[in-house]
Amino acid sequence: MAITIKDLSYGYPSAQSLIFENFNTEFAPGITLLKGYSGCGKSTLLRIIASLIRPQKGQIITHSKYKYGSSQYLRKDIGFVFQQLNLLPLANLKRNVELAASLAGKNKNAANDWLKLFGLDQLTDRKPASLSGGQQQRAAIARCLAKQPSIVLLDEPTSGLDDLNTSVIKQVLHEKLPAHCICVIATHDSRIDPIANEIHDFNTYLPMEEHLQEMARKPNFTPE
Ligand SMILES: Nc1ncnc2c1ncn2[C@@H]1O[C@H](COP(=O)(O)OP(=O)(O)OP(=O)(O)O)[C@@H](O)[C@H]1O
Repeated sequence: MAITIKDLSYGYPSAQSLIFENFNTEFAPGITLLKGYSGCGKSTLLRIIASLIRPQKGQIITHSKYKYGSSQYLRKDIGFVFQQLNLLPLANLKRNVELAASLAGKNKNAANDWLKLFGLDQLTDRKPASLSGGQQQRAAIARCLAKQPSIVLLDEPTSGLDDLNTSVIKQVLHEKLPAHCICVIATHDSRIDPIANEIHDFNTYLPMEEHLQEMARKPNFTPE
């Protein structure tokens, strides 16, 4: 059981160059962190695994019972939390979670339980816009897990969060993801490292953008 990326080549139609060229990698069940400099392609790879964008070349082979790219694959077996979160603005938290579970064919009555796990049980009637950033981030992950997908893709799930919010997210992911689930997290946040089964460091196998390389070579350049 794995997600296998085979000979992947992809460049955005509007861009001159490819982000991935004959790229190969594999993700095993458990939590894998994708690390690497900003702009190296972490979010793009998550979107490709989700089949939201299609590679010009290569294969994505998954353990999902649904065909890669089919509407069922995306609706039932992919849980994706984008950096923009995409909670439904007119629905309260409970309805947001119920809808995601129903569309995936899962039990919508468990919505409150998922929200409770993330400490949101007092806020189930609130609309997303009335919540703090950390509460919205926890709600978006609760909604994703309520689908019980076999592939969970999280894009910077703890960026900008304090240690308490980050701990809640870490603990639920660590304790509640089923053993067969493949969870890939794009992140710069080393606070998540302890729950990772594997860390893929893109810096070691993708070339950095030229202008960043140039800046890094300057004698008085001191990145934090
Ligand atoms: N819709 C798009 N159209 C054209 N180019 C894009 C698009 N989205 C991203 N890119 C470019 O593709 C490259 C990879 O972007 P991506 O968002 O995958 O990087 P990332 O590693 O996730 O970055 P970050 O850590 O900053 O989130 C970047 O050079 C970016 O400018």
